[in-house]
Amino acid sequence: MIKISEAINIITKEAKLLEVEKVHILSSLNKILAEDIYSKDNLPSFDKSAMDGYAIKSEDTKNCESKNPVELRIKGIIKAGDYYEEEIKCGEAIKIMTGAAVPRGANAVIEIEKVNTVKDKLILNSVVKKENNIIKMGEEIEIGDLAIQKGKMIRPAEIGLLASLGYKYIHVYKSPVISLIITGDELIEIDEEPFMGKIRNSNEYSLRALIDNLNGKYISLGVVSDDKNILKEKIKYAFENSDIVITSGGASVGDYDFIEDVLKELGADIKFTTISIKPGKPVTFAVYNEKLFFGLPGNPMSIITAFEEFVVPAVNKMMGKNNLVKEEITVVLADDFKGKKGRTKYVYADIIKENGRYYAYNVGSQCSNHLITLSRANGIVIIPADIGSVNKGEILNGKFIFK
Ligand SMILES: Nc1nc2c(c(=O)[nH]1)N[C@H]1C(S)=C(S)[C@@H](COP(=O)(O)OP(=O)(O)OC[C@H]3O[C@@H](n4cnc5c(N)ncnc54)[C@H](O)[C@@H]3O)O[C@H]1N2
Ligand code: MOO
Repeated sequence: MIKISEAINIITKEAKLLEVEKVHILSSLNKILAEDIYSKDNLPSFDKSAMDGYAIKSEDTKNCESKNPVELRIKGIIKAGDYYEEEIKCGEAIKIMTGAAVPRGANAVIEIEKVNTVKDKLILNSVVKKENNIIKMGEEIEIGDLAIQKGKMIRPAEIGLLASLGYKYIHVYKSPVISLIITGDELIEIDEEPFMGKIRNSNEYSLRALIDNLNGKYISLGVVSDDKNILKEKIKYAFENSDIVITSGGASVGDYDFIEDVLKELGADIKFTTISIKPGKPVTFAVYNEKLFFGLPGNPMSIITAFEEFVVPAVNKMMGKNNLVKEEITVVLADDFKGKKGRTKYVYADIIKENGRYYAYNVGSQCSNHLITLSRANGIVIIPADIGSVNKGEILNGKFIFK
């Protein structure tokens, strides 16, 4: 049985950066940019008004004050998208809408609510500084400037920025294709009624959602009965058609737990078979032709824990992400938590911020079969292997889940 950190080190050493692909910007969310993006334009490409108001010459307001107001003649109106050909001369103003191009000759915009008008006369009561409310051409970014650096994760803001710079397609690192093989003769479909000894196949759904959360792709190879030869064929096919192979169940020491045997027969390099973590101990990690294999435990809570803790860092590395593991936080226990010494315990809890500190509340049974506990939790309290139960008031590390 190896430590959690040791397992993550072995896994991330084996996970290799995937190839680059060209995708539409809308398909790039949460992916890592594989090229530097330079601006092909000045943003904005013209001096534009930041406010609804009047474009004027600042010098016309030089000695302006309430006792000495200035009157300008309003020549017309410019809305966003229009271009006003004429030059503004001394004594003139033009009504301008937010986002419209400031006409030649004008060098300031005064907001509508700060002026008075009488017919076509604009009355000003104070000095308007040069460049007031004008967004200068190239102020945001200039032609040739680096807009987004290679290695950055694409978020909605980057997608908007790429669109404003005229990029429709970009190069990102590929997401791994993950094959899912679910084992267990006890499994039925989710729309079937459970009868004696049978349960619904929830792991398939948890796994697909976990992969969706990572922007990964999956191939679902269905439920395989507890038959070694069928399992071997499925795993072989999965290795040939994906970057990562995940099996659910059959990971422990039962009479029908064949995963390790099958991997040995295929000639895969088994790196480890158990990790000192509860839930999630029986995790088999192997490598075959640079493809990664994770044999995850069948217990519904264990499989999610093992995926988040061990599969996610591998996927992050393959997609080019910098932060492979989740950040830990300090939590104050708001309740007692039971636990046995031996393995590092990931106790699911509700973590709430109160007065600047995180407090962890007990949300119920930590039995690896009880998915309901996980659904009541938003985080984990980490109880070290050499500690058993812990009490209210104690301070431990923790982390949020699915973020
Ligand atoms: N003698 C020992 N027995 C067990 C040990 C051990 O060290 N010695 N380890 C236990 C631990 S820890 C875990 S975790 C489980 C893992 O077992 P398997 O990976 O072999 O999983 P199964 O036995 O197939 O199933 C466990 C449990 O989960 C349910 N299950 C399985 N697949 C699904 C699915 N697709 N959807 C929903 N639920 C599923 C299954 O019915 C079982 O209840 O082993 C312990 N045993
Ligand atoms: O380690 Mo098992 O994963 O208790 O549930």
